[in-house]
Amino acid sequence: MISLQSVNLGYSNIPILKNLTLHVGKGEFLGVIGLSGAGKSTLLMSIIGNIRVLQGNYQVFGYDLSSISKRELRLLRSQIGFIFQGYNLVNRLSVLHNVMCGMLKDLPMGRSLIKLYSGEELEKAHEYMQIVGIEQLAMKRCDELSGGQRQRVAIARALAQEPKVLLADEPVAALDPKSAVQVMDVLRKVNETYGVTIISNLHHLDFAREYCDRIVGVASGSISYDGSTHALQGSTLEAIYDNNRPMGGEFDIASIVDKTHGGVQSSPWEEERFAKVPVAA
Ligand SMILES: Nc1ncnc2c1ncn2[C@@H]1O[C@H](COP(=O)(O)OP(=O)(O)OP(=O)(O)O)[C@@H](O)[C@H]1O
Repeated sequence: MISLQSVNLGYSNIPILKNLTLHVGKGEFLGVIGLSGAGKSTLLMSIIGNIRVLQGNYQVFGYDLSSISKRELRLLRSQIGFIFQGYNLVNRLSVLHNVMCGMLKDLPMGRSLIKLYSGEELEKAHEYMQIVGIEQLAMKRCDELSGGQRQRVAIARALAQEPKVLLADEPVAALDPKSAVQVMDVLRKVNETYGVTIISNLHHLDFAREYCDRIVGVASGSISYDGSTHALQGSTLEAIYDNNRPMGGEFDIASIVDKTHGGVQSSPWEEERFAKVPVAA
């Protein structure tokens, strides 16, 4: 489904990620972890053809990203849902309208969208709202929702696109611990119910462990770990989170995994983020 062989990716011909070899199959729930600036977002954005392939072979759904045409790129992107930390919703529209926008992205916003959809499409929208647990909010404006509710709307809207792959760029980084768990539960449900491949950047190590089948660790411009969540400990973690320090030095991995944040374990840099980001109601 997604296949990278010795790929270099970068901005303006300067490689940011080098010699990447990665294969992602249907139905996987893949977590991408690494320090801030390691290149996690760059990797995610590359899957929708937003990053220059400087070297190597990069295939998504059989399209070669080095030679993909504009039309093919549109087709490829129509099969990939993307959710961000910042939700990216139309705030003045209702939850239902936002979800519908995922189905027919080109509709003019000024008109009453409901009338333009078939009963079948409305049923689908309700199914997606139900699966993410927001059907009771269908007629609420998005700017009246909490952060966690907005993120679930964003997931329902992405589902309305009927994607093969859902990319999530730090989907819970801006959320309080309880909402974060709800959103991660929804992603798991989507993965299990529809078999949608999920690739999510996660700052939260315990979420990566709890929800993902497989972890990719990005460090120093390359993939330093690709494997199961079980082996993700000790020196493996050190290699991902502190590549500059000698192995077995004074670096205390416990400081990453054992700090608690409202009952949910979090990393030091994550706590910094939580401190800066207003907690959703
Ligand atoms: N548009 C851009 N032009 C040039 N360099 C960029 C651009 N976007 C990101 N970079 C650089 O690419 C590197 C990787 O950035 P990226 O955002 O992928 O990291 P990240 O691991 O997702 O970080 P974070 O966890 O903070 O979101 C960084 O050094 C960043 O400065």
